[in-house]
Formats: sequence, structure tokens, C-alpha cells
Amino acid sequence: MVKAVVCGAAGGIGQPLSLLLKLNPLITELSLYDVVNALGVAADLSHIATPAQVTGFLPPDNGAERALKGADIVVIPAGVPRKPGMTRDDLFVNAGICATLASAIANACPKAFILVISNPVNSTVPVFAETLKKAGVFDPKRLFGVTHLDIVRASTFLATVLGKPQDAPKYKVPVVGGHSGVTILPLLSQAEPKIPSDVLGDKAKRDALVNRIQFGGDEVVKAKDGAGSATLSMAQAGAEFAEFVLQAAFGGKKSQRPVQAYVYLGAEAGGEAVKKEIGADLDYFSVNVELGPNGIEKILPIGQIDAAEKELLGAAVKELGPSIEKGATFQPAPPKL
Ligand SMILES: NC(=O)C1=CN([C@@H]2O[C@H](COP(=O)(O)OP(=O)(O)OC[C@H]3O[C@@H](n4cnc5c(N)ncnc54)[C@H](O)[C@@H]3O)[C@@H](O)[C@H]2O)C=CC1
Ligand SMILES: O=C([O-])CC(=O)C(=O)O
Repeated sequence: MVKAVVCGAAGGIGQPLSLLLKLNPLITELSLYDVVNALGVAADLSHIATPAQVTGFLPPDNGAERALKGADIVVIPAGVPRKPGMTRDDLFVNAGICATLASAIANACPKAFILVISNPVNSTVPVFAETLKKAGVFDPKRLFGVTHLDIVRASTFLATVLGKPQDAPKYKVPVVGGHSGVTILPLLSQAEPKIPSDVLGDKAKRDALVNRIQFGGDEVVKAKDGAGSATLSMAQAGAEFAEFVLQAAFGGKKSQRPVQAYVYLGAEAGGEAVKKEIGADLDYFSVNVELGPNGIEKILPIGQIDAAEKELLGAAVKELGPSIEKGATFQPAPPKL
């Protein structure tokens, strides 16, 4: 029996993500929470003939906590998306929503795996961590900033550059760091299969590929022209990431444990080694981890990076530090009396 909850379930990401979770055979109960239209989305999905029983919840009568009660996994795409001209940092208005949802999780399902999609991820994950710490229920191995869309994009864009777009699923590119512009650090030198030297050694081609991975989100924001940011690709990436966590924790004997995934995590999850590797005292960073029944079980080394990547790492660290600080020191407004 696995209960999954989507917070922000009626939104652009929330709806297709809820659909994909409804199709996941490991999930037996699916609760959909939103401040609008959650009942409609739940009614619609509930007609699909899969095991998960779907219920919608709105805010009245402590709806968030009723939705979250006893959850095993909570996926959070709640909050405002970007419009053209905005950076992800301009979405820091979402910090208040994240703090509220973190408090509800602390009360209703303190042991759940928490998957944070709401931007700016570089700051909202520290907001979640600090709120859970204040409530005395923080388990750093169960809190994940979802950067998996960067991994998905890197495979797609690399395959395209190599003239083999249909082979996208075969290409694996580590992407570490954060989830915003230059904090997104693709490690092309470690891609598998190896990138041919006529691309990796060609500075213009390599820079263009790195730039496309770092600013892939902007491509969608621009194309949607005011109607939001990536929703469908994010829903797919979010469902895929949720599947990694579910397989590792609830996959039973069939699961190919340990499951590996890139996660934006807090140093308290075991990131001291990461700090040493990157040579910076950052409390959050996305790296490859092994997932197991209790969440993050092992942090895998970033490994050898080349000179071009060292330069990118410097830029990533410079921008990540203040974003982390902003989230970690966020003070939610006191509730209105
Ligand atoms: N981590 C990542 O890679 C990505 C993150 N995002 C982020 O995901 C977030 C959601 O994006 P979209 O779905 O496109 O936005 P959207 O506006 O379509 O949907 C957001 C949903 O959140 C709901 N919501 C607002 N306040 C809430 C609260 N207090 N509790 C529960 N639900 C609440 C809204 O009613 C709405 O249905 C944005 O912050 C966006 O930047 C988007 C793409 C990729
Ligand atoms: O670009 C945005 O604002 C949404 C996002 O995080 C992404 O698509 O990677």
C-alpha cells in the first residue's frame, strides 16, 4: 500500500503529473491537493481503471493535512511559474507556499519522501528543510530537490547535437549543481556514450550545448509567451523521478536496487564529501545518489571534471551560495489573526 500526494495538483504540471502517478502500479492511494479545482481533477482521474484510488482536497477544514495524512511520498509542483523576462529567483514568492506545505507535511506525514518541484528549487529546498527542522521532523535523506528535468534535457539535447535525436534515451549526461541558469552544471566530459572529440573539443559547439542545457527552461518560457513554463516535460521528469524513489523504497524484490538518481540535497544528507569535492562550503548541491528504502543511502562522487567544467563550477558556486542563504533564512509571515 503506497499513498502518494500531489500538492498543486490542478496546475500545469500538477494535472499531467497526477495522471502519470495514477498510471503507476506501485501507488494504491493518490491524494490531490490544490487551492483550486482539485476535486474536478480528482473526479476526472478517478475514472481511469488503475489500482490507485483518487481523492481531491481543497483548503477548507484543514484540507492540506487531510490530503497528506499518512502519505509515503509527496510531490510538490505548487506555486507560480515564470513569464518571459523573469528569472527563477523572481519566483521566491513561492517560499511562503513551500513553508506552509512543509508545516502541513510535518504534522500529517513527517516520514514521507518529499519531492520539491516548486521554483526556485535552489532556495525552496532550504525553505522546506528549515521548516521541517523547526518542527523537529527533518530527515535530510527524505528531502529531494527535483532537478531531473535537467538530466532529461541533457540526454535530448546531446542526442540532437550528435545527429541522433531518436537515440536520446541512450545518452546519459551527469548534471550537478543547482536548478537555475549557470548553477546547472552539465558534465559533458563524463557523458556516456563518450562525446566524440569533434564536438567535445570544439569550444563553440561545446559552449552551445552547455548553454542549451543550462537555459532549456527559458526556451519553453519564451515559446509559451506568457502562458507559463515547462509543464509536460516536467510532469514526465517528475513522474520518472518519483518512480526512482518508489522503486527504491517499495519496489520489493523486483526493484533493481540500488536505484541511482541526481538529486538536489542538503549537506546533512551526507554532503560533506561533496563540499570537499567542489571545494566550496555549500549546504545544498545536486549530485548522483543511491536511493534505498530510507531515501538517500549513498552519495556518489562527482569524479574527474575537466578545465572547462572547473570554470563552470566556479560560476555555479558563486550563484548558488546566495540562493541557498535566501531560502535558509526565509521567515514566513505570521498567520493572519
Ligand atoms: N523543478 C523543475 O525542474 C521545474 C519547476 N517548475 C516550477 O513548478 C511550479 C509550478 O509550475 P506550473 O504547474 O507550471 O504552475 P501553475 O500555475 O500552472 O500551477 C501551480 C498550481 O499550484 C497551485 N497552488 C498555489 N498555491 C498553492 C498552495 N498554497 N497549496 C497548493 N497548491 C497551490 C495553484 O492553484 C496551481 O494550480 C512553478 O514554481 C514552476 O517554476 C516548473 C518546471 C520545472
Ligand atoms: O524555466 C522555468 O521557469 C521552469 C523550470 O524550472 C524549467 O523548465 O527547468
